[in-house]
Amino acid sequence: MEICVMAPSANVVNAFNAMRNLGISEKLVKVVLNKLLKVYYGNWELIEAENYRALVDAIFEYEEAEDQDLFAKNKDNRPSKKSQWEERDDKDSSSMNNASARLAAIQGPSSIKGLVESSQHCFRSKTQSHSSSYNAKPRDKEKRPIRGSQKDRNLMIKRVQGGAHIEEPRDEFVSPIRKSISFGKSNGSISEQFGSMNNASARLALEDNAIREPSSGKGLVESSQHCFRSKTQSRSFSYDAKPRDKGKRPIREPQKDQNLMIKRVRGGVHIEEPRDEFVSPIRESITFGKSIGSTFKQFCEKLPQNAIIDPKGYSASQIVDMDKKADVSTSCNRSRRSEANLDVVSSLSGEVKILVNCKSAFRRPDFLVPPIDAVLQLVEDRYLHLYNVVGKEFSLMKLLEEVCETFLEMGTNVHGSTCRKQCSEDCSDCASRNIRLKKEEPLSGDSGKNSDKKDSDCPKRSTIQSLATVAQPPVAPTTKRHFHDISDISKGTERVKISLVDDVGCDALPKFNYISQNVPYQNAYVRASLARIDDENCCSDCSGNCLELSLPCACARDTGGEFAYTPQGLLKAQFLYACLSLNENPQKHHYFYCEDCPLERNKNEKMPESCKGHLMKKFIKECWIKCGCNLQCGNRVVQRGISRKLQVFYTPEGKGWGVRSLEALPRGAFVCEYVGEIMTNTELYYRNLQTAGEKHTYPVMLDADWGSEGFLQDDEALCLDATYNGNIARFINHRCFDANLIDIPVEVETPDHHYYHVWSYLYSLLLFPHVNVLPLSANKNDFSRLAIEELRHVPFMQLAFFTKREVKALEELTWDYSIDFEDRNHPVKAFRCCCGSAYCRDPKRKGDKFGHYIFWLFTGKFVRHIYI
Ligand SMILES: C[S@@+](CC[C@H](N)C(=O)[O-])C[C@H]1O[C@@H](n2cnc3c(N)ncnc32)[C@H](O)[C@@H]1O
Repeated sequence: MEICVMAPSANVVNAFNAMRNLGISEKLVKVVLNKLLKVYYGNWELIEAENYRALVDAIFEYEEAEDQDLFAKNKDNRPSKKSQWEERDDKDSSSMNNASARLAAIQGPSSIKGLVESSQHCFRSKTQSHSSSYNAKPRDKEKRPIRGSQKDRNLMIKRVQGGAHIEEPRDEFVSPIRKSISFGKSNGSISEQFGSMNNASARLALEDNAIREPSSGKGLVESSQHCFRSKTQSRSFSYDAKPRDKGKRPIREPQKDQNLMIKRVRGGVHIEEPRDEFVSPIRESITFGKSIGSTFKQFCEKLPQNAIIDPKGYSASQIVDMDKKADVSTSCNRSRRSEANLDVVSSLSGEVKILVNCKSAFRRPDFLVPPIDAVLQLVEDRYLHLYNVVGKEFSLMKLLEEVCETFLEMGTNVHGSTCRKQCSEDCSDCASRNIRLKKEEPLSGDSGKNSDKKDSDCPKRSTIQSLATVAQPPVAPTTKRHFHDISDISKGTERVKISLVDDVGCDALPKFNYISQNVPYQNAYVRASLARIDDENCCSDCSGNCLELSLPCACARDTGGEFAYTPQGLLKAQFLYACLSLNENPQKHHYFYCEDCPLERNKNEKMPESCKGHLMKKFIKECWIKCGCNLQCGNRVVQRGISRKLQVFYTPEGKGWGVRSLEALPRGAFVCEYVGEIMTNTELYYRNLQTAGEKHTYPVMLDADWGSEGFLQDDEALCLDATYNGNIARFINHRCFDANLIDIPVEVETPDHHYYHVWSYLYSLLLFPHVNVLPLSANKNDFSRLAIEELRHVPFMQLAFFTKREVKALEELTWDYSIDFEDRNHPVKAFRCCCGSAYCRDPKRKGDKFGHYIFWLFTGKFVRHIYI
């Protein structure tokens, strides 16, 4: 037997390619193409005409029939009645149904030279687009597409809710704002401009009069997103679904050379007409009545929201990816549309409205429309009392008004239409605007680079969240504001993204590199050996999840025979309370008393007082690398890393950057550990000499193993410095007493982590030698005398932060550094506290910018002592 495999013809290959670019599956194309070839008697010209319009149309028809189960029924059950397909078989290919007509309009250009172009490529584009919207309503089959296709026209077809939006580029890119004249979805009324017309004919009228216009060919409609270069401002009209006399013309006909934008928007059509001297950052939208399905609508609905179809050879999804790389403005618009879902609408009179599209709850049977005043009040209360992010002067309405004012500010061309091009960032009048605009401008020549950054830099990305969560006092238009917005400071090293936003406008971003795990700086001798992990403290016989054991394994021994965590990964209430009680009422707890207390000796070297005692801290022991359980074991929480949505933000109270949670956190939730560079004391000493003039943060000593024996040399003793390399913890600010985080040491053994404790006094000496007894030139061995003890066989201790109580979304995460603000003898001056706590210990209670991100990690018996 001979098997003959025939290569597909070029026509077939091309047809498949063209359909693939539209995201249509090969399987579907195959079925439909076969049928179509039969219908057209193999006439490829008919099939290929106008970018495979007939094929696309046929596919949609086929899908529609399939969707409705008609295709099968017609075929199987009612053979006498012709299916749509069979009907089509009888017709001449030129007799297209409505969908075809619309497709013809859409796909008009027979030239494949760039049919579609993103309207969102605002700032690079030299073209301006006309746009038109199509609904799903069937049209007269005889009618040809209203808008004749012109060669080389670049049309953009965008998937918008409920339909499609088509835009046709124009030369000399100038983008307008649209002003809106909206009118309701009422079924009786008719547009004041257009008189009575039915839904379909209204659209036809629009198409006839608006889309086809102007005859100058300069272009009818302009992309609403071509905003910032605009010299024009627009008016817009919307049309309702009232039937009208087909013969009637609209009362007010668009004039030639007017740039109208007609968009299919949810529930209807939106028409916009540009006006001069306003530059719109955001388009407005007006909706009117819904219409029912058509093949084109279905086609559009199958595309992702705001997808761009490009017959040049990219599928919708590819375009999305390419846009991410290529154009920040595209990304901005996309992310704004998809994430924030916010529209700002301006009217002819200058009135601005904000439309926030939320997931509709209207159809839910349990949903009752609440009074808007009550909603505003509740949100305000939340911000004021629960989230604690704003002052008493906060008003939600003011905040929303500010959004509108900013919209006008950004949109109003204060220096004339060329302002944007001419003004630099130095222009004080435009500084704030230009900073923002600049971020939206695509970087020429490096379309592939920094795509993430560009995307995240767009201030619009943070729209709702940033604008709504931190209400800052209104900033005058002339005030220079910086808006940092980084989507992930962890650079992907954490399990979750950690964003950074600055709604206040600070000087600069912190000089800082994110690391998610402690890393030796240079000389730190980090001992890593499995042999050092004591078998007795491991559960090598366990498997799976230790928390499910009926009898807790060896790893629970250090925590009193019970695991510290619940199956949900939270700290057990009992354990948490024990830690809190230890912090809050240390007297009740166990102290360790040194024979020769380094702290006392530090205060008075010649005649040190007796040790005042060092509190023994509780700690968590997690399962280790030698344990038999898996990584999902419930006794491994800290080592799995950050899992909560955290954000670095600029605090309005003067504390600098801080950390907040974007989600509500339950009590006992792990937030993050403290991560930094592992350095020897010597390294730290020289680093601090070099950076003596830089801004420093108050050093806080955490824990010390006061009872250990042995001494470490400076080039052996290790510490953790998160000043330049660290994780999110270095942004956590101090709050006196009622902070919402507690730091708990967690014993986690990994082969590459072994640390020693260090005494913070050393650091104080290094940083502020003038206030110390030891001169800077002191031999490092002098330091080693200061009871820096090596902890042999003591596993690495990570410092982890857990919530003390439930934390609301957007609440700042704080931690009590345990500073004694009144300790005048301390060599390091504490910052003036701005914690805002009713129990603030700082008598001065003001801000300061001092210090260094040094937190001392100690291992051993966890005596807590905070040393200033
Ligand atoms: C670990 S850092 C926290 C991050 C810091 N806010 C920043 O912008 O990088 C500690 C420093 O933050 C500032 N800080 C923290 N809590 C503060 C508070 N309650 N009041 C004033 N400043 C505070 C102090 O400058 C302190 O030295």
